[in-house]
Amino acid sequence: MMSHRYHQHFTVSWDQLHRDVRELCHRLVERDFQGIVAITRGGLIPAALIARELNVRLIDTVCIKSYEGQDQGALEVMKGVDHDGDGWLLVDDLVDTGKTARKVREMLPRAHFVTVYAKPEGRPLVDQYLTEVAQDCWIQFPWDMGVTYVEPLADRIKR
Ligand SMILES: O=P(O)(O)OC[C@H]1O[C@H](OP(=O)(O)OP(=O)(O)O)[C@H](O)[C@@H]1O
Ligand SMILES: O=c1[nH]c(=O)c2nc[nH]c2[nH]1
Ligand SMILES: [Mg+2]
Repeated sequence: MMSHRYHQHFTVSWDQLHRDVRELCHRLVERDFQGIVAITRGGLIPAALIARELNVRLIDTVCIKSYEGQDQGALEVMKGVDHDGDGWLLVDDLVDTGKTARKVREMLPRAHFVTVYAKPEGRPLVDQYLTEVAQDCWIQFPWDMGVTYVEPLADRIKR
């Protein structure tokens, strides 16, 4: 079910995500990073794709959770890192309200923080992002979806 905050969906396929991450990498490739910190879980797949493009092999995680489906709950940090992010690329799939980003910025103030998608409230908290998405739009990621049967239009209309 859609929470009251979200009135539309932006569905991202695996192909689209891969293209978007590669596009983001074009804007990162001139920089030097000693490693990548992925914000789990959503940051893991973008981080893996970025690591491949930028030829980075050192990957760490900040493990953090705040949403249960579309409902935002209390922020729970399960694992941090023991540095301030200097020379590191910090990656998440998206920034929405910015609550997660604010917390991770406190933990790694010197990291270069990127997301693939950004909504207006969270956008000022990241250094770079690829695509802006409306605040009331729920981004539907490919790992949360599956291929399913769709009834022919004619049958649906007859009901
Ligand atoms: O800007 P915010 O309002 O804080 O929302 C953005 C965060 O929410 C999602 O993570 P979630 O807590 O759902 O965990 P997940 O990455 O494991 O899916 C998403 O991956 C971001 O990390
Ligand atoms: O899959 C997701 N899509 C979103 O739009 C979103 N916002 C916060 N957390 C989110 N997770
Ligand atoms: Mg997340």
